[in-house]
Amino acid sequence: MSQLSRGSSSSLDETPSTPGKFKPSPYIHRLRFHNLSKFTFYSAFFLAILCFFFLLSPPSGSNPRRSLGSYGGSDWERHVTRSARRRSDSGLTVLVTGAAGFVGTHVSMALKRRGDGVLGLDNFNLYYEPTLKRNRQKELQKNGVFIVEGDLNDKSLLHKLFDVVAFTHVMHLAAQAGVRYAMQNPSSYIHSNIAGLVNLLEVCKSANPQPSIVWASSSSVYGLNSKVPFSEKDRTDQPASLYAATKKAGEEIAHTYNHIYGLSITGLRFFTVYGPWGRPDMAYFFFTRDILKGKVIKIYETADHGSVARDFTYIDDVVKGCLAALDTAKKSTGSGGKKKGPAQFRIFNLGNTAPVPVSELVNILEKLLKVKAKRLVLPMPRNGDVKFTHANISLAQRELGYRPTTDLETGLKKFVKWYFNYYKEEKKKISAW
Ligand SMILES: O=C(O)[C@H]1O[C@H](OP(=O)(O)OP(=O)(O)OC[C@H]2O[C@@H](n3ccc(=O)[nH]c3=O)[C@H](O)[C@@H]2O)[C@H](O)[C@@H](O)[C@H]1O
Repeated sequence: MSQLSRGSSSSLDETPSTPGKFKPSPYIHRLRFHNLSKFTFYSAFFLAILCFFFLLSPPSGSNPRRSLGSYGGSDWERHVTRSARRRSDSGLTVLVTGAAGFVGTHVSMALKRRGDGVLGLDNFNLYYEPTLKRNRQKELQKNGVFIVEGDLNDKSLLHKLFDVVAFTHVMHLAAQAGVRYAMQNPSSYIHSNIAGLVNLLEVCKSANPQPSIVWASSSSVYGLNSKVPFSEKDRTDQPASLYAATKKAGEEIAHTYNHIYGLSITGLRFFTVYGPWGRPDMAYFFFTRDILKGKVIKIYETADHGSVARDFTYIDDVVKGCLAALDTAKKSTGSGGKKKGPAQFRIFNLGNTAPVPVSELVNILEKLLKVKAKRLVLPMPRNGDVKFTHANISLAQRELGYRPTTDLETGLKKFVKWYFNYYKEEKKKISAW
């Protein structure tokens, strides 16, 4: 029992008469006056401590880490312009959305390495391990790439970025990924993949000069198609997940902005991209973790006990495809929100052209990890998955010079090496705390 109720005339007196209201007892009034001077003293003391720490802290703009969550101010602009500065006039100036994501990090790094100006944008959402995104950000920061923390739907932020930097290109990789998660959180797909895309295109269309846009679509747009390999000319009107539907919608939205405003737009259909710094929500990643922990992994099969297969594509191959798409993108033709002439519109498959059954992926992981997997074979749930993917890449080969060179075993070997290093370092950090 508390001091207060012990001294009160009746416990009922303390019961609020209406929710949210508290009826004070006479004892409380006495207490208030008795403690008033004490209260004043402690408040003043507390305020003095706050002022002391406030005066000691450096101005917010002087520390780049502090300014990541907000924008504006001369220091913030300095970080933005420095990051977006290209080494030579022939280089590109690229805004990379989703820069703390898997593909975004690799593409940003590759662009920076060859001398292009790169500015990242990422909302650091909590879809998977935020530490992984922060560590990718640190890697980029070490290499001179600054990531502005913000959402695609923040129009004033996007306008501000275009005011500060004359981007020649936008590499739009920010998205709500994952085919199965769409059943749990459908609105996140609409927020990022539809509303966010439209917002970005709105800002790009009115930028002067308009940038050329390259963006991530997905192999999932082929949905329930059974004709393989998937060609860009094939129908894409049978999506099996909301994720796929939003990517398909994105392709149509992109076409509209190309048609009306003269934006040069290239869509890249990625096929199950994997590799170091990858996404923990993807099967190859969490299979690795679960096999090492001795946990059961679920392997899906088709209703007739056939294997489910994916055209797994290694990150370095995809990065080459992204850079080639940026390099071959023609200029947008509009200005001031008005189209001046027809603009380039392209869609390419970026796959590996060598589908591998998921059971084989597990065989390779067992070999590399030297641990036997505990397999549970289950019928593929109807939650967005498709039975197989297989890219026809002849168009990308012809137009982009795209030639994937990494087979699944070679790519997984690099992933596993990274995985062990990365989590060894993370463990060290945790135990040092
Ligand atoms: O190409 C794309 O556009 C998409 O690729 C990726 O989707 P998917 O190809 O479905 O990859 P991923 O989830 O790793 O499942 C791989 C395989 O493991 C099977 N799988 C999966 C989980 C499980 O528990 N068991 C299982 O057998 C499963 O049936 C599947 O056959 C991206 O996540 C997506 O964001 C998008 O980019």
